[in-house]
Amino acid sequence: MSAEIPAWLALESGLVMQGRAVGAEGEKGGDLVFNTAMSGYHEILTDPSYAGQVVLMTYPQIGNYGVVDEDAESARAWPEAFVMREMSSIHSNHRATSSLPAWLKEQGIVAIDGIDTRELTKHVRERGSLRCVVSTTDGDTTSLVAKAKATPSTDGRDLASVVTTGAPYTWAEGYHESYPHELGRAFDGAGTKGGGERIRVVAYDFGIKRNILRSLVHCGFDVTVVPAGTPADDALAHDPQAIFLSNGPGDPAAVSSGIAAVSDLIGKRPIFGICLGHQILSIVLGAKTSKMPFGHHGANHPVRDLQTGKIEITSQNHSFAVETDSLPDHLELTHLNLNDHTVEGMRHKTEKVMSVQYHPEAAPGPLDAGHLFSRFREFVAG
Ligand SMILES: NC(=O)CC[C@H](N)C(=O)O
Repeated sequence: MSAEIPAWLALESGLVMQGRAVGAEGEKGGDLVFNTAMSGYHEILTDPSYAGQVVLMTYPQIGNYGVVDEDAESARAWPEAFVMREMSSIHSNHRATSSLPAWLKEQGIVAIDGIDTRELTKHVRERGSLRCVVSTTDGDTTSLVAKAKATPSTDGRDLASVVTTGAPYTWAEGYHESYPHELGRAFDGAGTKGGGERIRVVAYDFGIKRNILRSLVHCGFDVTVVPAGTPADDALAHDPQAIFLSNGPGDPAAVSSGIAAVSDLIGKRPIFGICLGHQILSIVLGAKTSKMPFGHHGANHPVRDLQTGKIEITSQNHSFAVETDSLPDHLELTHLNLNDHTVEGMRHKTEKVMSVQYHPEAAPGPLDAGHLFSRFREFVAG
């Protein structure tokens, strides 16, 4: 066992905590967000929506089932740094391809454990979003707090254009046969409203997660993924029957190329947006987004589907939200967060536009909302 390496976490509020380095060494900063999911750290780390943020896990022990390459939600890890109470000293899982500390080192993610994550989470809950820095190279309190204050927050930053694909590509993989199929009704080419044909969809990659792509394929879509900055005409040149707008990092109001493209696409094809995609659609259609006090990051957020009255327990990861009062008359609130009554979904009253703030693809999280991919299929075909 190599000698322990000290590490420090400092917040712009002045709070400094010491722990131990359990990933790459170095110094990184960003907005500190806490995630309350009890498992799924690998999917969380590979969710591109975390770019520009430092992720703190509230579950006390992380790493106990290692890392499984095929569970990655994208090609790499995205958070600026990773914070936990305790990194498990061993992992036990027949599917594991790596230990979490070894993988974090390989991915260049600065990670710290030995942190009082309860105190830290309460601090963020009380004070709201805070910038922080995690360092294995600087133990000086004053200098660390100054660095946290100088760290850019996600406000005003278009990070979608940083994480997006460089070129268009097609995606054909559905769920693995062992995967729980409650996540969207499987497309079998028969008995489907609108006929048994597969539907061509262009998916804007603002930071897309692989389980969204798998869910679309599973529900009968042929998927072409395009970069975030793709103008509407170039997207339409793929001859899609529908448009999908993905999740992604940063401030939705700053994604100007996406906002311009989506403005040109409204009314031309049915559109479904998830998370950042939902926020961009809402902005284009006249609503306003703003940063929440500490966001929603976890796997147990109750949402009421106002069309069916049913409650779904949902996976969430967002720091910004659409302001309820800003929804114009032509938009209908379709989903409501039952913890804080924030906007969780909307649809256009006359155009074919539907969107949700949360993550029906789960990964990680409960499968309650997976049926939304089938609903999108019916929305397009119906
Ligand atoms: N997962 C997402 O798409 C997040 C959207 C946006 N970056 C936010 O933090 O609110």
